[in-house]
Amino acid sequence: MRVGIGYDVHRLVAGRLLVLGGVEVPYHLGLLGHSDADVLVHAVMDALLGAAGCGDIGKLFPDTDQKYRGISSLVLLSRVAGYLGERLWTVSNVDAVVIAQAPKISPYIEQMRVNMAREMGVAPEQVSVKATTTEGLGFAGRGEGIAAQAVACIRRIK
Ligand SMILES: Nc1ccn([C@@H]2O[C@H](COP(=O)(O)O)[C@@H](O)[C@H]2O)c(=O)n1
Ligand SMILES: C[C@@]1(CO)OP(=O)(O)OP(=O)(O)OC[C@H]1O
Repeated sequence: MRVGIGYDVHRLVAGRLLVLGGVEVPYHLGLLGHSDADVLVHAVMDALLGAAGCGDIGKLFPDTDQKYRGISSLVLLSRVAGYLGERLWTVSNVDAVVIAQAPKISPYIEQMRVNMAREMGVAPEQVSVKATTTEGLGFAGRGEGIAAQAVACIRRIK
């Protein structure tokens, strides 16, 4: 059994979709990035890669590579799960928190769990997503960006 941690931040800007856990969350701003900037899926992928001792998403999917421009991060999550599978790791569970002053994401959390579990080949019960504000403090509190943090536990495929 191994554990890993992931953390990511993306800036909120006009003219972009807000995609979190593969769900398009209605909001007047979206996250800026080379991919769809799904900060939650990015934190989950970094936790998985960290657990396996395989670096991070910037190493696997460089943001200088045009083939990742605008790509769905769920597609990248499926590739990370495959990458771990080739190394005989499977996911035991993932726990994540989205740090955002707005919008309210609790109505979308179940779909985020389903989406990420599907790409990792596990049950939604093995994927936990939570949300918190920062009570108005810091960059997240000012609505300048959204952060996400995740831990992942992986185990050997028998
Ligand atoms: N973007 C967010 C932030 C929080 N929530 C939910 O609201 C609850 C209260 O948040 P606090 O920061 O005041 O503790 C929290 O339990 C979240 O479920 C949310 O849906 N979206
Ligand atoms: C996902 C990648 C690749 O498209 O791009 P971004 O969406 O910019 O995300 P980031 O968390 O900055 O780093 C990983 C990148 O390599």
